[in-house]
Amino acid sequence: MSAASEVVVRAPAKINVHLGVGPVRADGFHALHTVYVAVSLYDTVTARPGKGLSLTVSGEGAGGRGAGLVPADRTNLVWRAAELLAAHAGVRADADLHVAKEIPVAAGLAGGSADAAATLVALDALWGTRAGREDLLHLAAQLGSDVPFGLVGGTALGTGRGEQVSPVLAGGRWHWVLGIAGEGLSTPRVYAELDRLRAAGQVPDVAEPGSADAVLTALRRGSADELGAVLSNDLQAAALSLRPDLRRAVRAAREAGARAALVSGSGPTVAALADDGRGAVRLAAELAGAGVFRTVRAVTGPVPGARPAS
Ligand SMILES: C[C@](O)(CO)[C@H](O)COP(=O)(O)OP(=O)(O)OC[C@H]1O[C@@H](n2ccc(N)nc2=O)[C@H](O)[C@@H]1O
Ligand SMILES: Nc1ncnc2c1ncn2[C@@H]1O[C@H](COP(=O)(O)OP(=O)(O)OP(=O)(O)O)[C@@H](O)[C@H]1O
Repeated sequence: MSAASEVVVRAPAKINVHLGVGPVRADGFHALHTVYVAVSLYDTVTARPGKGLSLTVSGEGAGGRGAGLVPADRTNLVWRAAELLAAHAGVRADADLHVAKEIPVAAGLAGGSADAAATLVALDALWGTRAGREDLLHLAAQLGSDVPFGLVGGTALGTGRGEQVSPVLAGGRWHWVLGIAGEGLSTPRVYAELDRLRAAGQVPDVAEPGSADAVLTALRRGSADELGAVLSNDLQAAALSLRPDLRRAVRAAREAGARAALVSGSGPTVAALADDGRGAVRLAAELAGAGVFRTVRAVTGPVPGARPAS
């Protein structure tokens, strides 16, 4: 096995341009048909040789525990990814890890999942473990439903509980403005709220997750017009129910000239689709001044999944 001295991996955030949520399965997870797009907002994981594991976190959410905060201990997905790979490869978990966070926490952008995917890639290189792609995907799925997509990146269809990922053809580059509104939202809470709304008949119940076909067609054609018309997220109603003020945020994005706007994943981030790069800059400026978002970021996608920075 060869050993590297330092490995730096960039991990992109994701948005879901389609999120069809089916019924709860026997294992407690919901069946999904989702289309992920990796976008140009990155955390960076740096791995260096060490004795035992150590972890430091800087940037978004750094500073400990609690809502919206990132723990720098063994509960961090980065730490868990390191232990899992070491056990799988039969090596000692020796590494000094640092995560520089730019992806807002508990925002529906899968920041923690991206970090976990990046850690698998970084330590596979640092330790020279040469786990194959299938093995890395398998380990990723044990860490979280969104983690395999963090390895794959680009544009991909997610089925199962989201962990079965297949890349899909997408024409061109899309421009988005992400509006991060208020405090983070807990993913299990948002899924539970959807179950409650369905049981109460406040949103239609479904026998299976809604098809992603319309979104896949629009992506293949590369038409922002068409994509804007078919974006959908079954978790949006639940996020809005828990955070009624998000309605104003989605409306603000549409009124500011977005072709379409929807809640990203479990929220509360609002993803607004712009026509092109210049449109995204204009939209970002408008939304930054609207007073409904804590942070506004113009991003593009698809971008590749977790990989070494150089
Ligand atoms: C909302 C999304 O980000 C959309 O891509 C994902 O579905 C969430 O993926 P994630 O954060 O990786 O979620 P996991 O760590 O696997 O699961 C956290 C919790 O979310 C709920 N969960 C997650 C995925 C899924 N298909 N059904 C669920 O009901 C479950 O309560 C689960 O205990
Ligand atoms: N490396 C990490 N970065 C961020 N959060 C982490 C990390 N490791 C563990 N966590 C915990 O996970 C929680 C959710 O974090 P994350 O930012 O991944 O949420 P999210 O973007 O809403 O996820 P998803 O979209 O996958 O549901 C945080 O509140 C934090 O306590």
